[in-house]
Amino acid sequence: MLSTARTTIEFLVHHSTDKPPKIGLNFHILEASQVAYTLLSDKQTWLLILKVLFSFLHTQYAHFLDQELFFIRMGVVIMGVSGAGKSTIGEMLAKAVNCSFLDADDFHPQSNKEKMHKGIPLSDEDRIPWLNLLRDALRACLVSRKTMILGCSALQKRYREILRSADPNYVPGSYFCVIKFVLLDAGAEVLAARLQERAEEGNHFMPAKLLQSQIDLLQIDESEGIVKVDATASPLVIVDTIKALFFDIYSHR
Ligand SMILES: Nc1ncnc2c1ncn2[C@@H]1O[C@H](COP(=O)(O)OP(=O)(O)O)[C@@H](O)[C@H]1O
Ligand SMILES: O=C(O)[C@H](O)[C@@H](O)[C@H](O)[C@H](O)COP(=O)(O)O
Repeated sequence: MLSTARTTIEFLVHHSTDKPPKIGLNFHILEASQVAYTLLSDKQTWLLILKVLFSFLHTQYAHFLDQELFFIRMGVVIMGVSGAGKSTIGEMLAKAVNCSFLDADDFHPQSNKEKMHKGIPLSDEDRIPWLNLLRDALRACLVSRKTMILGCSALQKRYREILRSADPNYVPGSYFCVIKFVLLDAGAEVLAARLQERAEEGNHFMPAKLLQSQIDLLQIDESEGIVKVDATASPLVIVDTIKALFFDIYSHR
């Protein structure tokens, strides 16, 4: 987190005396605001600083910037193991912030779904082409200047790196990216009960018995700065939390 903060501050200092590159400015401001958010406990002060920063940039660079500055293009990946609530929360969030939602489940080939349905965990060979499709979908949204919510397990760091590479400016391993991750976090018992209930409803290919394999595979590296949200809270609370973290500030124009 500290190295991200330093890079962000260096970027802002450098470009405060120079013509800012139009491409990329949005997400550097996004990063700066997120770093400031984590460093400042007083959120009112943070909001004030952000407003000053925005109006400063706007006055300084009005002729280089257009409205885009205030319409951040990004991808927010709602991640976690099966049953964490990715589809439920992703759909609700997309409606709340008026952007599109993609469910990674819909991108699996039939062979992957059948494999999981039989209780066999996917291998990297099964997942990589699927992740590549998701990366392409994210990239298509970014280049058409749209923000997208994606519900995707993204259990391993190397899988998330594939999704991050949807950002044309992404430097692998830097985690300085317009693709953001939110981990829906819940204990195994809660998840197992949810999956059991969902399986009894009979309209999902994923059996509850694969849960442990997913929990075993989940790997989070602190340096990635992934936001963790309590997935046992009510869906409305979860959506509001994610909205406040990633979206609300940008409506303060
Ligand atoms: N925050 C929540 N509280 C209670 N139940 C939830 C919550 N989020 C999801 N669920 C329920 O848990 C089950 C799994 O949710 P789902 O969104 O399909 O998870 P995932 O897409 O991560 O597998 C569904 O039956 C859903 O209604
Ligand atoms: O990488 C994987 O093993 C799968 O993508 C898996 O993580 C995903 O969870 C399934 O598609 C089940 O769907 P739900 O997550 O919606 O239960």
